[in-house]
Amino acid sequence: MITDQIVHVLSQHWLPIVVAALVAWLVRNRYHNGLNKYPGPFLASLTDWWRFFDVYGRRPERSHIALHRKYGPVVRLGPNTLSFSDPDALKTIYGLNKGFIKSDFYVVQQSVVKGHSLPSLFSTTDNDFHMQFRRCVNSAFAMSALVQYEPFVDNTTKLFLKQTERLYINDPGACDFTRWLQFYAFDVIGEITYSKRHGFIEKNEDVDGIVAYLTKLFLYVAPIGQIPFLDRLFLKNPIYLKLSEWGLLDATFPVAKFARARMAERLPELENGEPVLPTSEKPTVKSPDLLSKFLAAREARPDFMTDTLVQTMAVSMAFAGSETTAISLSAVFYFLLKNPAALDRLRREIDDAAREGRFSDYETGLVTWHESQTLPYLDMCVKEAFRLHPAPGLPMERIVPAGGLEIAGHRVEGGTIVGCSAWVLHRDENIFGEDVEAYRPERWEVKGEGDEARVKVMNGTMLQFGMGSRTCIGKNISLLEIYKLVPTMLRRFEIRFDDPDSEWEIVNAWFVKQNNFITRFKLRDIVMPEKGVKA
Ligand code: HEM
Repeated sequence: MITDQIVHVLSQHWLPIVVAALVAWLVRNRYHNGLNKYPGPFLASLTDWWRFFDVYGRRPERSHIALHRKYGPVVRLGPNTLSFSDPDALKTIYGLNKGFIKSDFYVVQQSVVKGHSLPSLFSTTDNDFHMQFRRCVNSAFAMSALVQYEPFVDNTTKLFLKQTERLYINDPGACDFTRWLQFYAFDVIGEITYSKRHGFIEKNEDVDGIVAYLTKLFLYVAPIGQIPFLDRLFLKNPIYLKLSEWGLLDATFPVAKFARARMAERLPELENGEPVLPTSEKPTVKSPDLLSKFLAAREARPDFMTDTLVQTMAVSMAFAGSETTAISLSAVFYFLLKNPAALDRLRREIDDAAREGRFSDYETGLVTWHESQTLPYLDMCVKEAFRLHPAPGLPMERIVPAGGLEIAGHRVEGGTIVGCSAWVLHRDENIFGEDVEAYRPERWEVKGEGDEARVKVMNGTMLQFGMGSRTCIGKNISLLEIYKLVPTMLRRFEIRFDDPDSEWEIVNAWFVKQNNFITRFKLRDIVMPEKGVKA
């Protein structure tokens, strides 16, 4: 009887009931967790669709910068989301042992294997799992391990130089430089991880559509990650998951296929019980690439480090390490070309070093990591590019632990999503000076009194690699690539814009990619040492 009456009332008055429920939901959102005290766009306080569409517009970093300039250090970006621009917030949100976990934005970035989401080191939201995982693989990324990877980078770099000459000098045409650098970054990571390149540079093509796949994936992840529930309707919907579980659907990421093939080549040796550590008596790999180190971790911790985790780790290298490195390399070259005074000064520094005989290679122009570390202006140019164009383009979201906490002087309830954006922090005039929009490497120069302390504060505010326990594990590898490739290219080539008046186009799909950065190359005579080359 009562049911009949309810159905009757609902069918008669469904419209006002829906409107009332909607209004109640919006009011609840607006006052959720007491966040109504924080300023921000009114619509953002009512629904996450505001930030969905902001990110869908592909330039959310611009709105985040503008919002913080308008509203101050805390901006409400959603009913349950706050963005902080106060550097003091960094220590709390990303600090070690503070209990913050990554938000569901990262769950959207998990791939699906056999019907289940597969958390990676990058995308896991479980701090205990993360801690164990990171401990297993950490040593593979230590600064001391860099020396072992340098020959891999050298191999790919020499090929890159040769192909740049073949494709863009012998057969002069314009080069889509961001794409070309992306090919480079993919092949370096392939070589460091598996001792085998994917073949992007050789073929000058997007092998297996890997770049196109990643681009599409990030274009999906960025907006959907603002309302992670939507992922359950699209890529992780129950039908799709079941089909994947039953093996009727194989949506394996092309990089994962490559990883599986490389693991299959190594695993038979493992099954014979031979150790994989390069230091072991019978090494099964010639030089210690990342895969050999992950497999060694599997030997050391078989209870935790399963084959699946080894593969996940190998795949993450391409997923997290290629686009980000290519973006950063593009930024360094782009800003140098746009700022001829900086380019001249850097070139002088490199040519002087060459004249003084400080490089070991006068044939190909290759610069070693060690040599690159003696070029202070190069360091300033790279840092300034990281500042002005950091690869991560959205706030790195974390969930406040239960019980709540004070963040930069503001009490925030547990469960609230909080984050800082590198694009906002890197444009803090109190820290970087009034001309934050200018590319001025000299701001990193330590010349007079007080400079050291000022630069230290600037360094402490840089967020391009994230911060704290979830900071980028591949930072040293990417620095190895960047600090070697930039001076090497400048020794070998004159690089100029195809059209000096054109600007690049920016697409912020979580990582902030550049399009329309078209260059031309001219071969340069390598500057020789004044005292001649040592035999
Ligand atoms: C310039 C190049 C790079 C940039 C700008 C960059 C940026 C970042 C950022 C911002 C994070 C933290 C994300 C967050 O907290 O939300 C991160 C994490 C990570 N990065 Fe990088 N990355 C770069 C290169 C690399 C490379 C070369 C690799 C692999 C060889 C790599 C692998 C990873 C992994 C596995 C994580 C997750 C670490 C963890 O949670 O413990 N990255 N990266």
